Amino acid sequence: MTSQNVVVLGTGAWGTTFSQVLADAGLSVTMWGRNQAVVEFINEGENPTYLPGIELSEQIRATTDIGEAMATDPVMVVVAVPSYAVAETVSQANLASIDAHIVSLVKGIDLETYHTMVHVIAESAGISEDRIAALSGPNLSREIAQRQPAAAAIASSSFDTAKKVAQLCHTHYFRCYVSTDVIGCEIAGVAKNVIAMAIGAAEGMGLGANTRATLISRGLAEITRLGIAMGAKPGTFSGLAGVGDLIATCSSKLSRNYSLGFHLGQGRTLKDSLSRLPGVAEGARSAKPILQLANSLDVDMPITRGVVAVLHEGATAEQMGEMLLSRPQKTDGWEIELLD
Ligand SMILES: NC(=O)C1=CN([C@@H]2O[C@H](COP(=O)(O)OP(=O)(O)OC[C@H]3O[C@@H](n4cnc5c(N)ncnc54)[C@H](O)[C@@H]3O)[C@@H](O)[C@H]2O)C=CC1
Ligand SMILES: O=C(CO)COP(=O)(O)O
Repeated sequence: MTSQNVVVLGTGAWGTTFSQVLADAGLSVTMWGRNQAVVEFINEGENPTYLPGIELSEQIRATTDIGEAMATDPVMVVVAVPSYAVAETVSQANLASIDAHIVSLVKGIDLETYHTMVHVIAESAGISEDRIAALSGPNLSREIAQRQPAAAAIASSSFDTAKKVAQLCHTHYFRCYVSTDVIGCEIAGVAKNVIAMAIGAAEGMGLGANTRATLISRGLAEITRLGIAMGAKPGTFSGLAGVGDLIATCSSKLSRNYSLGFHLGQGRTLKDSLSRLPGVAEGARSAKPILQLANSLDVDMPITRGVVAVLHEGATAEQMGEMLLSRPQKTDGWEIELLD
């Protein structure tokens, strides 16, 4: 039996890793990327720019011609470019002219509209959100490229789309769990990057496990508050796309967002810190719009506010810590009525 075709838009760390997952799931993958040298390397069996040392499957081909990729009659198109490039990329892909399911791997938010990526893709491509799924979870790309066990939530407003995408992406080491809480899965994935930066900064300053666990717990509380205000299901935040992704991103130097925070915590400038990363750190772009969105919904996000102060207002990581610790006393967990 010939295998089904899929297209992956983006040849970075996650796009390349996910292409390997799809190849392992028995699919023929055509990757599209704008960089000729990266495309040529992928066709030779490795992506040394974004995923050095990982041998890629022969089922993966790459091209710089997006029309050629889309002409393969794909059953699924995966969007794996940074959030700032999503609208332009999906417009070029002409998704309205095909029937394929669309999957967003992107953990970002539009700077002006605050829309998450499923909405941005639907609008830019002129297609229904029912055709689109968001994939989100504890998915540090390098570990998955090494075929270490991991899982993700696949969320779509259409349960059928989520189920179909989950079937296509499932392998013996990558488990897919179906959800219909698109906004919950997406906003959790965006907002945790900012918390990871705060934790990286704390660890860059030499702080330890108690501080990390405190920031993870309180970070989860503020992400959950935002999600609920946006109509998400509370349970999503205790699942893979919520606490699962938060723990992975906040605990590993493989995370670019954690690493960015770490460099800032060591006293480096933002420019210097960004230049040390091997790829995009979405949290650096998302922090401000998330805070603005939270303010517009009257949601308190003190850790996010601290990260925005470091990124945009010249505060140091130490000052961020002082800001957080000098806040009025609060109740723990959901016992909101006790002190408020
Ligand atoms: N790397 C990871 O472990 C994970 C990443 N993600 C998310 O996936 C998305 C993509 O991340 P990565 O692949 O890791 O990023 P990356 O920085 O490794 O690669 C980005 C890719 O997009 C391309 N690109 C950049 N600007 C472009 C433009 N204007 N037009 C077309 N292509 C452009 C780059 O050439 C590169 O191929 C991000 O939203 C990230 O937060 C989500 C889960 C895991
Ligand atoms: O989203 C991620 C893990 O699930 C990847 O994190 P980084 O983008 O910080 O590397």
